[in-house]
Amino acid sequence: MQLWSSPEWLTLNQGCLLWWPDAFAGEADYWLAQLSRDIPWQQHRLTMFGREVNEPRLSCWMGEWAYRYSGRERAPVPWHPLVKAMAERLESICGQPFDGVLLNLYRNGNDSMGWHADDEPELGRNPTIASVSLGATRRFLLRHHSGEQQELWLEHGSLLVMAGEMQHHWRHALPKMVRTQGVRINLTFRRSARQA
Ligand SMILES: O=C(O)CCC(=O)C(=O)O
Ligand SMILES: [Fe+2]
Repeated sequence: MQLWSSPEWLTLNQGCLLWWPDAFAGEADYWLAQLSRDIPWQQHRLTMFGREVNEPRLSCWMGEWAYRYSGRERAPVPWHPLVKAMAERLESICGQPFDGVLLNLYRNGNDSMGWHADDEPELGRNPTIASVSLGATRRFLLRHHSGEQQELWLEHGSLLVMAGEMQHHWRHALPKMVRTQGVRINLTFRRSARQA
């Protein structure tokens, strides 16, 4: 049995992923407790079939620039020192700095994220997006435009980095898992191409 893993590159058709299931196993409990307590979680609205509804999760945009996605602009909240320290750890793993992070709080298995690509112009052409998961394990789906699908289970303390041309050819989603009781926090660290 393998007790401790190291990062592994997964090469996909037109994209690549760095997958490290227990990257932050030692810190994950502390991070989950601190972030659950300290982050100013917000309920945002989205437009679906012409109607305004609550997003099925809470979120918070943090960092150094305003982010325009899903047709809305989000002003950032200032860095939380713990999240800033996480960004620095990720910089040493990924070899590039991160100056913004979207935090999502999935309160239970009814919370989710629909199919999308992280392809906003602010992120530049082939963005590297580093995703840290804390709390309940959830299923993460990737779908290539040819229809090919991949699945990963994002565990407490895991790191998934999406890199290369992925965001042009693949979309991803976090489907509902109604039997999941626990809370999950996910942080996707990003870099603004405009300020680079
Ligand atoms: O919660 C996740 O693992 C996915 C989050 C995501 O795709 C995003 O924030 O863009
Ligand atoms: Fe995403």
